[in-house]
Amino acid sequence: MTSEDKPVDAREWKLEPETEYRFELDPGTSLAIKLVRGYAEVFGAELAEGKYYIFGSECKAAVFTWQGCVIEVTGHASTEYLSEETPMAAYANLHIAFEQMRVRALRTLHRSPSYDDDPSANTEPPRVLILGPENSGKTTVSKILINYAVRAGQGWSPLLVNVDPSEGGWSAPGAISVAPVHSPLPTCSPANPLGSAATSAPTALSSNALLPLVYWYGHAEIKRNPLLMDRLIRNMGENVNEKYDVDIEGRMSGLVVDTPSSFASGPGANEHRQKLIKACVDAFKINVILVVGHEKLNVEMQRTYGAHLTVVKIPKSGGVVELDHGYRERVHNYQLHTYMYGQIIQAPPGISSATLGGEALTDLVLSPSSTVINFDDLSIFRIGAETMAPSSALPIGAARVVSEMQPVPIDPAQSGSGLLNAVLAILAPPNPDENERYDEEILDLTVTGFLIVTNIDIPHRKMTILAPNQGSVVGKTAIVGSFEWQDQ
Ligand SMILES: Nc1ncnc2c1ncn2[C@@H]1O[C@H](COP(=O)(O)OP(=O)(O)OP(=O)(O)O)[C@@H](O)[C@H]1O
Repeated sequence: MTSEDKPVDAREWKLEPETEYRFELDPGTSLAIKLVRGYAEVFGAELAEGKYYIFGSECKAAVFTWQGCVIEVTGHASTEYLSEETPMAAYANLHIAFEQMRVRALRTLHRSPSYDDDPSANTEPPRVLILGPENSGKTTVSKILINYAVRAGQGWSPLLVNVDPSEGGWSAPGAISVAPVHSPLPTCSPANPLGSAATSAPTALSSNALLPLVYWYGHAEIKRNPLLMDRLIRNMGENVNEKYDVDIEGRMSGLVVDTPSSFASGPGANEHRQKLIKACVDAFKINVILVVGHEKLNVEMQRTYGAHLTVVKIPKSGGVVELDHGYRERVHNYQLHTYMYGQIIQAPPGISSATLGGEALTDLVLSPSSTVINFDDLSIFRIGAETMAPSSALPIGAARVVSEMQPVPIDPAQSGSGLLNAVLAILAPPNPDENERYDEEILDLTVTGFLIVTNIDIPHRKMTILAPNQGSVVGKTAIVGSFEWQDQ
């Protein structure tokens, strides 16, 4: 593009070294950012010079520069400013420490210790758990650390584990997931906070798409069913360890676990919180806990885990935006829309050859298919009863009628089944060996995709489902949670 093609409302920002340009977008608006000169990155992912990056769906983010740069910004941001105070130097120091751990671990694996290696030093790669209260920037820190590892040029593919079901990660809200990251994760929209995954994206993306392993929890809030969350975390850990058993070199890249804020604080949930942190520490063999800007939690973690693993308090960025309940609900809608239709963000006026997080805009459009199926084609379950009193609210000695972990079959023919507009997770097939089956097996199966029930025709025993692909669901098992979505 020549300078004459510059969009009318384009404005240039000059960033001094170690500063960042922060922005927040309103619903329905988008922003295009082009690096004119110098070096810049968005949460650790480098921007290429001269290319437009589009941000939308109420994205809030920052362009940071180590060396200084000039960026051109087009479109309307509801808030935009430069900040000289960032925690990036602290985050970079952490990255350097983790990089040393990876290199040392790999050298030990290859039995080629360096002369300056301390024989008593830890020879494990970094397996990092990130904890912090709401809006402390946990996901952002996870992304920065992962992106720096990927950019180190050593061929690392660290695992990013997302156990925050309210966030959606690579799939749909309500899910938790893990994926090895091979190239930096872009930021362009909260609908895809961790970049695009291959499960719903078109094949054009497969070159740099991620193949996440997904489990379905089904709710945004941990307190809905902490026992289930505990089990899913442990299942995921087992899966990761099995992968590591066969990919010993891959293990050296380490992993980062991003957690929900309810692990850090929350009224009355102390016991669950402790148990779930412990579940993560055990499942992923955590050796470093990072606490983002929370003194009390840092002290608590030091006390509980300090003797066996490293606990570090890290600063919170002043740029992290407080996200309210309404915003989070809108993001869940953006995520489900993106899951079905792909990433569609209109570039600001005047931007044509735009790219979105490195992908051409047209590559990210999907067309979901609507199919009519018989009630009997799909077995649908809910985990635990819908209206469940907490154990503490039951009379002393009373047992639950339905356990929190019991898969309860749902009959779509029953009015009030709660299936209309519900998000259903389709599960991987059970063990083909009948002898290996067990009652609660569906709690342990991974997710292969999601669909929405858009119509229920009780007289004809049929329902309409919307899914991003046309694969048949006949004979499959699905789980419903508490997420609903309507195409608007
Ligand atoms: N330096 C920054 N400048 C501008 N926006 C930022 C910055 N750092 C983080 N944000 C934005 O602030 C929001 C909250 O950050 P993030 O999601 O990392 O926090 P979190 O602690 O993981 O949140 P949650 O409460 O959902 O667990 C996100 O939209 C993120 O993109």
